[in-house]
Parts: sequence; structure tokens; C-alpha cells
Amino acid sequence: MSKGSQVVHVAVGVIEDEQGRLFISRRASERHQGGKWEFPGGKVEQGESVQQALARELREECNIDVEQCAPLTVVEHRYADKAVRLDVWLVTRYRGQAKQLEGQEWRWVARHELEAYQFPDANIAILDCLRATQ
Ligand SMILES: Nc1nc2c([nH]c(=O)n2[C@H]2C[C@H](O)[C@@H](COP(=O)(O)OP(=O)(O)OP(=O)(O)O)O2)c(=O)[nH]1
Ligand SMILES: [Mg+2]
Repeated sequence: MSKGSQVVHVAVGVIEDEQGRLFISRRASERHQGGKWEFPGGKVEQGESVQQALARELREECNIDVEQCAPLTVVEHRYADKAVRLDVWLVTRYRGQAKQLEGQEWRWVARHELEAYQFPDANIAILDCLRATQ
């Protein structure tokens, strides 16, 4: 196992539009958990707060500036090859037109449509949380 003892800290944004739909994108096939759907986000870099990482990742990946967000949940999960800590935020206000800037397939989906998509195992807890706060 490479880097087995290091937990990868990830800032994740559940972006909600005015109709209550959520932004999801598909991880590139060659990456960790490739081919599965995800909420946008990425690794928290050294010297960065989680909110700074969230803002940076959503600007880079989704073309938006976060204006309002609230913590949704924190998920710790150990995959066979990697352990992650997902710091998940609900983004309720943002500036700009959301779209995927890095070539990933993406779409807006209603909450009740989420179950039709395959997410990484760590996301089960996120989906449970979204169901509970609906
Ligand atoms: N963004 C995101 N990552 C997730 C989700 N669920 C989940 O298990 N992960 C995992 C997959 C990866 O191991 C890790 C995120 O890392 P990443 O590779 O996307 O990070 P990054 O965008 O900063 O990538 P990089 O540029 O540093 O290579 O978290 C999710 O819903 N969204
Ligand atoms: Mg990413």
C-alpha cells in the first residue's frame, strides 16, 4: 500500500442551484475511484484552510466563486489503497455560471436522482446526510 498511513484531506463542495439541484461530475477513468461520480473538490494544500481549498477547487473545477457555504459533514473512509477525510460543505450561494472546466462529464441532478449514480463508497455517508437534511 502506498502512502497507507497518510490520510488525504479533501475539501468537497455540494453545490446547490436555485432549483435545488446538485452539481456532480464524473472522475476520469485513470484516477483514484475513476469512472465514479463525485462532488467537486480536491486536496487541501499545505498552509491552506479547508474553506480556502474549497473556494480554490470550485473556482478551478467549476468556474464559480463561493459566496456562502456551510459545513455538511466530515467523512473518514479507508479505501484499499488510500485513506481519505472528506470535509463536505453545502454551497448555497456562488457567483458565476457553474460548469466543469477540466473536461469531466458533469450535470445538475435533483436530490432524488442521486441514487441512480455510482459514487465512491465514502460518499454513502454524504448521500445519507443529504437525505436527512432535505
Ligand atoms: N472531489 C471528491 N473526491 C472524492 C469524493 N469522494 C471520494 O471518495 N473522493 C476521494 C477521491 C480521491 O481519492 C480524493 C480526492 O482527490 P482528488 O484526486 O480529486 O484531488 P485533487 O483534485 O486535489 O487532485 P490532484 O489535482 O491533487 O491530483 O477523495 C467526492 O465526492 N469528491
Ligand atoms: Mg478534484
